Amino acid sequence: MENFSEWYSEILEKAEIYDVRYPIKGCGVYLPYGFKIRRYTFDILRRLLEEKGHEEVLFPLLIPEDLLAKEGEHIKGFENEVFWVTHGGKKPLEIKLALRPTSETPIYYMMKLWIKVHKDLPIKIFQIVNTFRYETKHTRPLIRLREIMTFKEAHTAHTTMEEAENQVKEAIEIYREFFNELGIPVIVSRRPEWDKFPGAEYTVAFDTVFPDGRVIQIGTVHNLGQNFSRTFDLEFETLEGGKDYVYQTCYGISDRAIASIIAIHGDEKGLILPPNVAPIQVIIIPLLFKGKKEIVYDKTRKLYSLLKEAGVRVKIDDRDIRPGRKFNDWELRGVPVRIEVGPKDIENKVVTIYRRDTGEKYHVGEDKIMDEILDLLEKIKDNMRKKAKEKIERYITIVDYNADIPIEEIACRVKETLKEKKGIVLIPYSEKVYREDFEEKIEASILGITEYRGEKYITVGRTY
Ligand SMILES: Nc1ncnc2c1ncn2[C@@H]1O[C@H](COS(=O)(=O)NC(=O)[C@@H](N)CS)[C@@H](O)[C@H]1O
Repeated sequence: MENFSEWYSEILEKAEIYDVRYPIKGCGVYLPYGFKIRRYTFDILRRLLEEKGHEEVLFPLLIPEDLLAKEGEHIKGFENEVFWVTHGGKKPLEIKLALRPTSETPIYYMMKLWIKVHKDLPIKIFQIVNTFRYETKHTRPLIRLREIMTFKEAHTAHTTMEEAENQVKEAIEIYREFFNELGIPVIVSRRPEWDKFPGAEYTVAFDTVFPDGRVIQIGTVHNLGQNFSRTFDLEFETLEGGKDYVYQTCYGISDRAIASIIAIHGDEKGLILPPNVAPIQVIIIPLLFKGKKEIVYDKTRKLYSLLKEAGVRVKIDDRDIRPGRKFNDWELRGVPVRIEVGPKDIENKVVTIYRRDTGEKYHVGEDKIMDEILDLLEKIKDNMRKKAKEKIERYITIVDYNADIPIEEIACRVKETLKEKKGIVLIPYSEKVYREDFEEKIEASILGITEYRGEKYITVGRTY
């Protein structure tokens, strides 16, 4: 994993997930296999959001300049990242139009038309769209894009701050469940004041650590308070007949969820996909020997129909190439389970199973194959989550200190630890450490404040 970024780029290409050769920097193409992984992944997120009463909507891509600039903090945070449309055909536009970097402003403009009285609330909507940010730090496929092609943004509006606070908690639970489904371990920190979302009261962020020890933010939940509703005049008539501005939240996840599945679960052979997002869950490889082809094909087709009927995403690889080539191909693509069907096994009434996550290969009685496969898909998901959690634990280091040593000394110790251990360093919370200028001392970012094993810590790390 010392050359993680090479490994990562190679996988995207060899497993035919994503093609970076698009002629615009920070833009790429989801290939069919990658597109299916993306679809299964975000269908899980859709389900979790809808189970908690969120409705999916779809907003236009273009935002008029004056609308984007309406909320001061927000435009200040995004003005260097916005792509602009200035012409319609050959004609210059009177008002230039922004490609949405995120959709607070168009959505809250429309909420003004939708919100009148108490019963119009709460609003809980989300969309999964492409957004655009003119990233100046160097771009990376699925990690730092200029066209963020899978940007799930949720926006909610409530009658009270307390309800908005509860919504933040619900969003955090949904995100925990989502990353749990993907087997991706996360550290949840409240971001420092100086690094919160432009226009938010506060930001809670989900970080994970890639095999190279770099920290990556893979989800964020923002409590917007009334900052946008005052600017957008989102007033409603309260139950008591008075007036108040709504209390809002928003929360986002992007293609980085796909990057995390690849980075965190992969190994030197290639992808390892959690079964619930694997386009192919079981690949069946017929082992063909002279004179025995028919009985092998017959058994293969029977197994295929059995699994298909049980709702398993199964495929037969009957290409005319050596089995070893086939094994490598599907291991590279991270197919969770392989079944080998050969004449000897058929005679002995067994089937050979290979599981991609542990590399184990074993026989199971052909009458038990269905239960075994369904049980195995669950076991693989749990095992992958456990293995990923163990991996990230190795990237979490606590640096303790007694309160009277000078800040320089603490910074130096944290810097050394980060250089040596990489990942995330936890420092017991103290006011004198929790300052923006501590970041340049340790040459890393303060990710925020987190609770770890019941204690309050400052989290720091080198981020993507
Ligand atoms: N250039 C980028 N490429 C890929 N993902 C990105 C990029 N910029 C941000 N993200 C991801 O998108 C998530 C949401 O972005 S954000 O700015 O933090 N929050 C918002 O835009 C809010 N409107 C909530 S949707 C981030 O947590 C990060 O995981």
